[in-house]
Amino acid sequence: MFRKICFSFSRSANLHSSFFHIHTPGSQISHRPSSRLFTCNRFSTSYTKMGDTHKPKSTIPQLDKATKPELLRALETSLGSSFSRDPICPPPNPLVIVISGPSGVGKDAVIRKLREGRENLHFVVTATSRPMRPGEVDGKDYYFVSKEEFLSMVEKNELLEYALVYGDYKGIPKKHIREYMGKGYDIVLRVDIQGAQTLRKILGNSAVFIFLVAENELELVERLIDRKTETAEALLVRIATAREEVQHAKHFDYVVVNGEGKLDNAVKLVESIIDAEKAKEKWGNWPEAGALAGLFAH
Ligand SMILES: Nc1ncnc2c1ncn2[C@@H]1O[C@H](COP(=O)(O)OP(=O)(O)OP(=O)(O)O)[C@@H](O)[C@H]1O
Repeated sequence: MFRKICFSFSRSANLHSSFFHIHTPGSQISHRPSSRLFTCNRFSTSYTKMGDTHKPKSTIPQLDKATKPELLRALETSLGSSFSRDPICPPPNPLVIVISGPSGVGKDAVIRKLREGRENLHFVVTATSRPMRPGEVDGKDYYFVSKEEFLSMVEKNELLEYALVYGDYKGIPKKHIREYMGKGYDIVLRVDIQGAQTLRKILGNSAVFIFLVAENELELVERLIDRKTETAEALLVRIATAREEVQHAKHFDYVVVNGEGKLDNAVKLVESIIDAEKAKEKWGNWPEAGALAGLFAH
């Protein structure tokens, strides 16, 4: 009965509930959509009552003359209802975080550190047709596939987005995203600038877009040289491209500087962004969340 009333108030709450498959057996009114409305109703009811009557229904003892339980009981009696332990705010919505930036800026390095230090994050493993670099693990850093295998994934509509980056394909498999969001995990996507542009078109403001930059150009170039993964020609292309790519920073929600030797600072900043975004009121955005579900479905 209670859930019915709540959902008739908000179509978006319905979307959310079906998207994340939240089952709320009768007694568990502490689940998200209903508890939020429940809390609001409770507060407004209490205020109305207080405003209407202006006088308590029972005498409240002086604070120094009664124990805490006695005071609580007296206050409850006076207000006409007991104090609830239901959460006032529902747990935050799962967040989609897109991390992008020029080649060599440290996207993988930041994500590796985030992975070590933060729970409830699901890192979507990108599929790529590029060769494995030393130290990389198939299925953990990337899914390393042949060009033919990659194109077959495209054909089967298994990728959320894909692009040809420096002669190799890179794409985001949809597999697992919806499943992990349903479990309440935040989702981290790692994409190049082209990929971020495509994702912005697909996800709009439903995701948080973070642009990583080095402190200066020389730093970025040195990092690429030190990584020793590119030929001289490939290095030139990446650096020339990076010069253009930094112009796109303004289209992102946040810019994080990954300064030389300051990887931990950059990771902390990314974590703060995630925390702040999760604390934002998302109640009005549920239709977008519902729309997201379709995008991650096969
Ligand atoms: N803050 C930092 N200080 C010094 N070196 C760093 C820092 N962040 C990353 N690096 C190093 O810079 C190199 C490039 O980093 P990484 O491979 O993570 O970049 P990327 O953005 O993922 O590049 P690509 O898009 O080409 O895959 C790596 O050798 C990494 O260890």
